[in-house]
Amino acid sequence: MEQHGPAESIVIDSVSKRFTLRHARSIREMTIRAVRRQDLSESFNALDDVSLTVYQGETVALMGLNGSGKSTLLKMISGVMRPDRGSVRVRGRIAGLIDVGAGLHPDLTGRENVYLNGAILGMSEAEIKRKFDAIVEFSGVERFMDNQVRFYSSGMFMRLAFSIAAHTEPDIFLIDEVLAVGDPPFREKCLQRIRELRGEGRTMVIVAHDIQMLTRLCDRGVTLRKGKVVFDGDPAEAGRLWREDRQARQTSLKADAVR
Ligand SMILES: Nc1ncnc2c1ncn2[C@@H]1O[C@H](COP(=O)(O)OP(=O)(O)OP(=O)(O)O)[C@@H](O)[C@H]1O
Repeated sequence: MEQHGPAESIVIDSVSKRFTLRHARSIREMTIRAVRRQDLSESFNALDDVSLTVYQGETVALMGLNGSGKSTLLKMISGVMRPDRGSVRVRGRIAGLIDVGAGLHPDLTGRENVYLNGAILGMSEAEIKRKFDAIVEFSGVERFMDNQVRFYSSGMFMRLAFSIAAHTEPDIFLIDEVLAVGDPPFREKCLQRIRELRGEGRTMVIVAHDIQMLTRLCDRGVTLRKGKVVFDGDPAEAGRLWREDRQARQTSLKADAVR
């Protein structure tokens, strides 16, 4: 008899992404590099043949050192960036908190952003109206709803962005480092909301540098190293590998410093 396991929520198949780094920014620098016969730019794989299937209801932590490709992978899943090679398929509504702006427009007020961002994330006007009070209350920035968000502190900004995204009832919720911003009580509230979404069977992919928190929150850990998946499984083990990489990087930085 055919077995039906959990449905596939995100299927990343052999994805690669190359970026070009320019070494010289001014004409003077370019001339010096040209005279020294140094390359003006260099390209590298931010993601190198990454394959990953996330099933509905899983909470996956992406771990890895700075520059290992975590954010690039989230951007591929959200569709804001396309792979050079390979494919990404997702099923359902996605809400992502993955860019510095987190989808909020600085010139608009908090209130206007709830409507605009809510609509961008797929909510109907009626749905936004219905959830408006809950979004504002959760964010804790009630008093500033009629101020332009350019005047918000980074914590207030992320509170509102998180609150809008977390109320869209997404099938897939992508979170990049937002939990690092904001005060501890709000952070706890976010974690509680993530647990609720998890309990509702939503799929989540989370990037954070707080490995302890990730280990508690997630049921699967994926470690990236220079754009490659080097581990996929128990979040505690994924975290251990990340610590190992961090230790190695610190040791090599210290060695460079004494040279
Ligand atoms: N648009 C871009 N153009 C050129 N290089 C980029 C671009 N976006 C990312 N990179 C580079 O690609 C590599 C992977 O970046 P990415 O942001 O995915 O890493 P990360 O693991 O999320 O790092 P962090 O923990 O610092 O956020 C880095 O070397 C980064 O500098």
